[in-house]
Amino acid sequence: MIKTHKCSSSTLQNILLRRGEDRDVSIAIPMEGVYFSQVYPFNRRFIFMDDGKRKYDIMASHMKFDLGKFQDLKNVMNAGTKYLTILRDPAEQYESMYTYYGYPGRFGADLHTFLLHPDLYFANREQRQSLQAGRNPMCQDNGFDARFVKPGDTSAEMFISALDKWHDLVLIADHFDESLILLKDMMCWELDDVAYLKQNARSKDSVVSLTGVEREAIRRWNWADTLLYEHFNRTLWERVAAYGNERMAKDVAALRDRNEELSKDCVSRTMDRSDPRMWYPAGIKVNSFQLNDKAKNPHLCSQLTLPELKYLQKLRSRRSERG
Ligand SMILES: Nc1ncnc2c1ncn2[C@@H]1O[C@H](COP(=O)(O)OS(=O)(=O)O)[C@@H](OP(=O)(O)O)[C@H]1O
Repeated sequence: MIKTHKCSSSTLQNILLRRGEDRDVSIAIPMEGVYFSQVYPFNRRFIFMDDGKRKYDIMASHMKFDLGKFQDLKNVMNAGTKYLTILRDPAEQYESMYTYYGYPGRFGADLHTFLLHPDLYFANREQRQSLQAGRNPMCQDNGFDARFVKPGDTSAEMFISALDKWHDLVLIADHFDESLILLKDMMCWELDDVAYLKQNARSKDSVVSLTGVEREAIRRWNWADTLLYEHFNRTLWERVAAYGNERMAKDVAALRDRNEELSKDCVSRTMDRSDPRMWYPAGIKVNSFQLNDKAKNPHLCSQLTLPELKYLQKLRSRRSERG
């Protein structure tokens, strides 16, 4: 999975890591933290305890990805691997990026002010080496740096069609449940494999609320992300239609019921700060879950309530023990 920032990718990652852990297949995990590398393009030397030959079944952590080098990534994965990514409405995604990653400090403007003259703030402050892109971040996560590409440039469409070819499924966070049912169907999984608790959600008072005009301004500013999102939102709904609308509605309802049941069973408390298992950006509250010790589904519940940092640490320990 190409892990896109602020697109519900941690929730999707939790689903994939769980599956990998339970089936005891090989999972490529970063050496430390949550990134293979934020600075250098993906290379297998960033994989924890890699021996240079091993093939992996699951990879689901952030990386600096270059679409032109997709083949390098494929070379470390086992044959038959399915390739995924996830996108989100650029208005929601960009607000989340801007707030979570401290862009007010980076651009010297809060989001409302920035949106009045984004090109001005961007031109003054954006640096070549920035870790998360200040423009078209979902394109960058998927291997196309469109920060300095002129709006309307045809390279964006070429990128989108290349991505369409490489990926087996592009999920949409705004239609996460429908996306997960398609994933379950593609992978021949059971309902519990795609059940989830929403990971990494900010609490409401850490979200900047935007007007319709501001949301449109975000879409214009992130023009390539908007093209990308619109393309894959359309293909998602084409796949839903092929799956069958009634069948999809029934399966989504079953998934939502199961999620609710698991949430009641698994969670004793939701926290939005001071959870030692979490990393919080300055001043931002992010939800996490305390495990109910008496849960009826203790194994699944412990996985569902494990934040990303801890889950990766757990997998590293397991890998170290095995040598
Ligand atoms: N199921 C589901 N449906 C819709 N949206 C969801 C879901 N799960 C997580 N989220 C939202 O995704 C945001 C976190 O994204 P990521 O996990 O990709 O963030 S990160 O880049 O890994 O830090 C974060 O967005 P914000 O709350 O707006 O910041 C989450 O609320």
